[in-house]
Amino acid sequence: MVTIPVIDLSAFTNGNATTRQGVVKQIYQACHEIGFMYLQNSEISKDLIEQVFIYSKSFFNLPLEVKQKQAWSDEFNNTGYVAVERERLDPNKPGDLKEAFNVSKQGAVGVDACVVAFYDSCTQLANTVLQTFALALELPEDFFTTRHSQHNHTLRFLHYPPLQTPPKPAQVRAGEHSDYGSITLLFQDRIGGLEVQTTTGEWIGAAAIPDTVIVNTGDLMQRWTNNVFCSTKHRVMIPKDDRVNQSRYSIAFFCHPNDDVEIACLESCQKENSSIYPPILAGEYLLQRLQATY
Ligand SMILES: O=C(O)CCC(=O)C(=O)O
Ligand SMILES: [Fe+2]
Repeated sequence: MVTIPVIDLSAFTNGNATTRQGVVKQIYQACHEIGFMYLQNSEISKDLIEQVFIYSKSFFNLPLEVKQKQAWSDEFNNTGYVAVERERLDPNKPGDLKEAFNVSKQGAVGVDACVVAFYDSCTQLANTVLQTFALALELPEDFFTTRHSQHNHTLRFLHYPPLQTPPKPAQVRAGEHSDYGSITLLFQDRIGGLEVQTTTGEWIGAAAIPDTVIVNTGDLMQRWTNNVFCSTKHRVMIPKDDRVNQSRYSIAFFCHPNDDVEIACLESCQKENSSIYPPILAGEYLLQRLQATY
């Protein structure tokens, strides 16, 4: 059975040529086989992660009218508050039982100092991961980081409230979907419910592992790599026990290349010279996907 691997990133960041190559290989395999991994020793401070979760709880505790003053308004901005059931990650299902708050790099400054620091730490970790991706795909180490230099990333706070009433048929906390961008970093509390679909169609749990960060590849990376790296479907289910009465919090950091980067099949990913997807600009692609979600 395929499992989500746990990879020690310090063997890359502080290692020698051999251990670095070992990490690159493990990451290649994770992206190729399942599109998800847990990273240990990410160098994001534990205290900072705790602080942003506290920030998130205090934000979602605000009265709805206050949160709605910062409502998400359009896909061009893609920032602000999204109320419970407003979004359907799976368009065939009722609205998701979650609320969200999206922050961009510029927006983080107006929020809270810990959010700015966290945004920067996530950017740094994403850059390290993107370096391993480049090496795994036989590209110069800075191939992806130079194409993510504008830090077009979205930091998203998520709250899955306790269920007061029974869910609608087929309603879940987050419907099955794959992420749109290049990579996603994901931080979650201990409540659970995240599931990942393997290539055989089976759903496996992705429980929180203390002191790790989940990294998954998004659709744009799948496109760029001609399906060599997979963008895997995932979802958040409603707990079947009394955790249904508890809030679940998670934080996602969605990474996007610069808008003007052309996403065309990478040379090392051309199987018998055939590219599965036509080239598209990263900015255009993201806009299309966001327009389809709201
Ligand atoms: O809350 C989670 O654990 C996952 C959220 C997610 O997949 C997303 O927002 O794209
Ligand atoms: Fe996701």
